[in-house]
Amino acid sequence: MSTPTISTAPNEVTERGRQEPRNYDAVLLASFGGPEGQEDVIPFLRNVTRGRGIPDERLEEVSHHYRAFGGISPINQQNRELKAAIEAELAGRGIELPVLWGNRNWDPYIAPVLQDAYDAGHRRILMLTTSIYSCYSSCRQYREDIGVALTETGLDGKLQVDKIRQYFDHPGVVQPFLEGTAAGLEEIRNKLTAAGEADPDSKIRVLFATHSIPTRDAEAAGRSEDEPREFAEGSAYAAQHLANAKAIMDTVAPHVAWDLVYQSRSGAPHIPWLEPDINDHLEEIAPQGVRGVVIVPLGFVSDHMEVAWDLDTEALETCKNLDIAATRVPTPGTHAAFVSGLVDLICERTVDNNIAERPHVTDLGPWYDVCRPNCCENFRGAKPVISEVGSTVGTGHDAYPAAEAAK
Ligand SMILES: CC1=C(CCC(=O)O)c2cc3nc(cc4[nH]c(cc5[nH]c(cc1n2)c(C)c5CCC(=O)O)c(CCC(=O)O)c4C)C(CCC(=O)O)=C3C
Ligand SMILES: [Fe+2]
Repeated sequence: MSTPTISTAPNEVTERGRQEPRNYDAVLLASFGGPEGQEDVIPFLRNVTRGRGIPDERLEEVSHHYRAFGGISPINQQNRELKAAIEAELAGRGIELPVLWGNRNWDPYIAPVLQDAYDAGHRRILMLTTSIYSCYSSCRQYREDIGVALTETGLDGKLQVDKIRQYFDHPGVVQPFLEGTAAGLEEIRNKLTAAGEADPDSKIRVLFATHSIPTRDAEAAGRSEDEPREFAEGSAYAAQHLANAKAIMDTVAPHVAWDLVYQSRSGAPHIPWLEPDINDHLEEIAPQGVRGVVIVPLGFVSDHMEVAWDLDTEALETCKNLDIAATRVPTPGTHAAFVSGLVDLICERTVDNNIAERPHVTDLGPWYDVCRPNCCENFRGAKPVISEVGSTVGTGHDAYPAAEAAK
């Protein structure tokens, strides 16, 4: 079977939200962070949920997921490997740009990483996050964490930090998922055929899984009064996933049924979050004659605890109980196309080695380099934020008078 390739959308909107290429002296790979031992689990969960109103029972429940894996989330090791792969790709292209790594919720924390970068002489940093869709948790929260870190360290005005666009529909992201979906379909097709199904594809459902978020956050995702846009399901977050899923299915198997499902809901039960939950959905489709599922972890670029627990442990168990053949597609991880795509995204923003094209698989993209005012609103109150129209935080030397900047 030859590997299908994702095609990119027409480029007429490539100027949307574009920031002029600049000179940067380091890249910051910014991620979520995770515990690396039993003693880290509770302090980590406290960091994640500080001021977010997550009930204690939910923390208790989630701690068991981590405990079952020795208190170790795969996320940090995945990021060490991703950092090394990006460094190798940059070196291979002859680009001299150090890659720093900082987390929102665990060591190495973003604030000391920025302080060390400044002390080492860096002045212009380009942030690449491991979170690729638009919503408060995936975009604005990262921009606020940098804004708060710069303010608290007294580095604001001295250190410039810009952010690479949300890149959910970059071909470097979509291609690995597409290959995984094609391979997963083949695996389940063969299983059903071996079990005597005459028309296996009609009994298969592809489930694209992503992190649930509060409905209110979903509705605020990617919105701005500056440029009102209508999104499928009333949310850029849902629309981006649906568009990616459609692009993948149109390429690999247009005749196979698929759905977007959600996982890892937290928060209080009376607060609405995006649905359906993957497990509820499996219960619903089993009686409809679905005999096989391909689970695509579309919301995650690497194997987090959400993938290891919520999909590989819980959802696969649900499939087993319902007698549905199931497979979980790999996350992009350090797939060559993904790593190369990330370096292309860096080059979109840099003067040297600039790549003028901003490839995007769906017609929602390319997403904004600089977010529009109040996009992905924080309902708990405004914080200093970088990479937003109208904000001066993180603009570093560019905010200085010309004489200052020349130093
Ligand atoms: C959209 C989204 C992504 C995808 C984008 C991205 O990749 O960033 C994501 C990723 C992740 N979420 C993670 C872990 C957790 N998320 C939590 C809580 C929450 N996530 C939310 C959203 C998201 N989260 C939300 C709206 C909450 C409610 C609290 C709040 O409004 O902030 C909690 C608290 C307990 C619980 O409720 O589960 C934990 C422990 C880990 C690390 C996993 C590991 O250790 O391997 C990763 C990568
Ligand atoms: Fe989360």
